[in-house]
Amino acid sequence: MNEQSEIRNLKGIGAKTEELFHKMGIFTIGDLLRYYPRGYDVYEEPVSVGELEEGKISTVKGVIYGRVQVGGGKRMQITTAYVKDLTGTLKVIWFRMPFLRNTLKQGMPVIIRGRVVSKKDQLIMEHPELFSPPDSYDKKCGTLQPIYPLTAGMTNNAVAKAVKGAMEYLDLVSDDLPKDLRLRYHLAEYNYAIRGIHFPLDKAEFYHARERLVFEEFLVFVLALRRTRERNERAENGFVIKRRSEIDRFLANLPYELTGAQKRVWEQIQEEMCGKLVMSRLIQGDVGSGKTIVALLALLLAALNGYQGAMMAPTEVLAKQHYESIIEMLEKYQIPVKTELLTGSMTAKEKREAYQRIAAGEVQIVLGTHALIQEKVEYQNLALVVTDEQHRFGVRQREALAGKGQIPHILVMSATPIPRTLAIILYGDLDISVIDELPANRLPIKNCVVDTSYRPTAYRFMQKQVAEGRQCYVICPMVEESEAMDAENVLDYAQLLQSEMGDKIRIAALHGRMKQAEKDEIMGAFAKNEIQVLVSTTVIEVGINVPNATVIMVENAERFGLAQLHQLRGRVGRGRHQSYCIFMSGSKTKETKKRLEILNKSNDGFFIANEDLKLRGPGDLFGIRQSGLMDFRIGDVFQDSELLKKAGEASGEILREDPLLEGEKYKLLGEKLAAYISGNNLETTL
Ligand SMILES: Nc1ncnc2c1ncn2[C@@H]1O[C@H](COP(=O)(O)OP(=O)(O)OP(=O)(O)O)[C@@H](O)[C@H]1O
Repeated sequence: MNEQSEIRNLKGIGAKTEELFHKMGIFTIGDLLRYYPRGYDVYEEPVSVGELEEGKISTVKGVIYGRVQVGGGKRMQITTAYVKDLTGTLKVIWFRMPFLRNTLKQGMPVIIRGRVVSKKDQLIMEHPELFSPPDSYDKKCGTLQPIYPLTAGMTNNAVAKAVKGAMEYLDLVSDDLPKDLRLRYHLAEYNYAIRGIHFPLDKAEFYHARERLVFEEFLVFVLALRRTRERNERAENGFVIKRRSEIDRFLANLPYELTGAQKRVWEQIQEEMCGKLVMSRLIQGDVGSGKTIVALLALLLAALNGYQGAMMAPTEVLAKQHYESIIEMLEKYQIPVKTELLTGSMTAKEKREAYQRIAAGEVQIVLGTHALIQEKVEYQNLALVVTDEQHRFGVRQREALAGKGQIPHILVMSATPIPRTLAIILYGDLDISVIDELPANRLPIKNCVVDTSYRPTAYRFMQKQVAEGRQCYVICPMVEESEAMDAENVLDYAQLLQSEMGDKIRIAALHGRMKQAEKDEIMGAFAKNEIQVLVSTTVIEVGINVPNATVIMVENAERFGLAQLHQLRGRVGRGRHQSYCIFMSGSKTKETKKRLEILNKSNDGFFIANEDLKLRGPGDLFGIRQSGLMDFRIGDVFQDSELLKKAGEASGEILREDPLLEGEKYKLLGEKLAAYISGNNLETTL
């Protein structure tokens, strides 16, 4: 058995469990070992009753005070007790455990651990774990129990057990990182790291384990990036592109003037597209800073010079949005450029016809999703590709895109607020332009952080905005009800909201599991203000632009990372109307308050990312991952920025020593890199 062996070979994994694991993307023992917990249950040192906070899971040491009572109905018997220490008395309840009445005696010392809730202004601990005698807690104190992401039907215990089973084969796995590298960067050995990430004995072990795994993840990423860049030595610009007066006329006719930052970046792009070498450029700018218009100008420039340009969006909804806005502009300003939309959900016939028009050069600007770069698409003379940071291109892809023609210019757009030092590592293959200025007509978004009791007020507020002709978003964290997380359900929510707001306001639900056509229809209707309130999961997070929307209300805001909340907020405040963001928090802990307060205070993405980091400190990794940026499995570009820098440094050393990673020392790492490049389809993700 080895890492490639299928999980069915493990003890206790039958056909049904196997199927569930497959659903979770786990096929082999290696997959299981790298299925890292999403968090840990920490058995903390007990605190005193006076220190308890609502919403938190805490441990308290005290004595049973008074009589223990059993009440409630037959089906749900509730046992109530009081635990007292020097600082106060805490009410404790257990469900369906009437026998506790006989165990818990007045004056008995206990330790209890559970969630503290507030009912009628009184703190209550619900259904805690009981440790009696108290020293039975000692064994658990300080340990961390893994919490895995699950799918319906799978339990945390089942995953933990399977991982334990898989770990028996760990010692057979050799370490990809050579010893001297590990020593130089103080990294744990692979076996230790895997054990420590799943079942750490204490926090120190967890940190050490995690550090090693994050470092390796970043290292492989940076190596892959460098490999791409080497193969991508700046090619000659094979296109003859000249500045065009139509564009100046177009700009003069726009209802707004470009900001200074937009002008500067547009100038850089023009210079490069007209210059000697092929462009590989990143436009980095905060949400709503106006990156799209700059990209459109570049596409126009290519088109007006007789070439084709393509713009690839991460979702169909977004591709369609770009398509429609560009068509509108071209028609309005009578620019003789033809466009095409190409997405995965088109019928075979529609696609075939689109391919023909593209190959014949009948269209100059093509907008779409990944379908744009499928093999079957042949461009007549593609000179520019605009894409987002999730879909950066490798050389092979550029070559494929170019067909027999020239290597196209590449423009990548990113709203991720990372500092320059990190951007240079993460986007090592690109030159960077920054749009660091928001359009002048913008009124800063007004924010508020409120608890759920504010909901009716928020609804009234949204009704008022709708009455004034505006539109609103409501964001819920997930689609399906899950036992583990008491999340608001988008569909139920929309229904409830409809009954709250009355029939005159049109409300629709949008979530990731809908069919594409359905999503398009809803987004289309929302863009036309045929729908006034959109209840959605985070599918709307990226790039949706409906400037008439002025309110976004985020339910369970505490469950999102700050960067994600900032992106969500960026859906409003995109036009001239005053906009509002309501962060509704289901938790009253001090930490949540502090975190959300950062967003409340500032609308600046860079500032938020920095403050968040300061608040949590790079060591605090039990919280929400701040960003799913670039799909790292465990690393977090923000929190682990130091490790990212180290990985950048190490990659340089390694490549100087053995550029092709062929020698014995780096052979395993080389294999891992090759697997990463092909498996992750790096050519499309870089
Ligand atoms: N200079 C400007 N002045 C006024 N409005 C502008 C300006 N530039 C762009 N806009 C408008 O601002 C809105 C947001 O612009 P755009 O969609 O380009 O932002 P973005 O940077 O791509 O944002 P995101 O990262 O959220 O996708 C659009 O409605 C656009 O028409």
